[in-house]
Amino acid sequence: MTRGFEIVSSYANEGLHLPYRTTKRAAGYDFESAVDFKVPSIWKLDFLKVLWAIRHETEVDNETAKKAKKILKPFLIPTGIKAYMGDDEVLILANRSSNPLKRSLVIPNGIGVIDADYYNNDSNEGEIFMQVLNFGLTDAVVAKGDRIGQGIFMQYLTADGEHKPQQERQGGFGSSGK
Ligand SMILES: O=c1ccn([C@H]2C[C@H](O)[C@@H](COP(=O)(O)OP(=O)(O)OP(=O)(O)O)O2)c(=O)[nH]1
Ligand SMILES: [Mg+2]
Repeated sequence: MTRGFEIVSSYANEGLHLPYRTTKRAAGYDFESAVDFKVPSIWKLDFLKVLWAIRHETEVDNETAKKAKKILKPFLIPTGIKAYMGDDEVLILANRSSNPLKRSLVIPNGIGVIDADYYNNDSNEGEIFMQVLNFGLTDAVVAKGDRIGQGIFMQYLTADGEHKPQQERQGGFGSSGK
């Protein structure tokens, strides 16, 4: 077993597809969404209230703050997929170039770095998620099975004389601390 993909156990009977390449020399394995979902447009925020608060150097009201938290927080698209690879390899999760054009979806973290030690971690089995924000004027609607991103396996290098980390990965998205 060199590198590859598996379906996360909680999705075993959901009819998911493993990531796949679509053309002969494609670098990226396309990932499908494991669920139907809708990402709200960031413009749904009441910007007049936000501007008023900024202008008057006060906080926005509770309802606006709650809405801002929901709308401006990136949506995590579940893929139901985990990836295994060599110890010196990484999976780079990139957006499809058609996503900003067709769906107004961007990855706020630029690219996703899927570490080799994320695979089968204790908290979520290594399920890969893709973070997205919708900068369009309307909600972005994605169906289960739509291709939403692409993963590229790469080798990574380490620096001379580094202090070798001893910590085991427990999860993702900030699990290693500040
Ligand atoms: O788009 C992404 C980015 C990351 N991850 C998972 C895999 C990765 O191995 C883990 C940690 O990612 P990263 O190191 O980029 O985030 P962090 O904020 O440093 O989290 P941690 O403290 O868990 O390392 O989260 C995803 O599923 N999708
Ligand atoms: Mg990290």
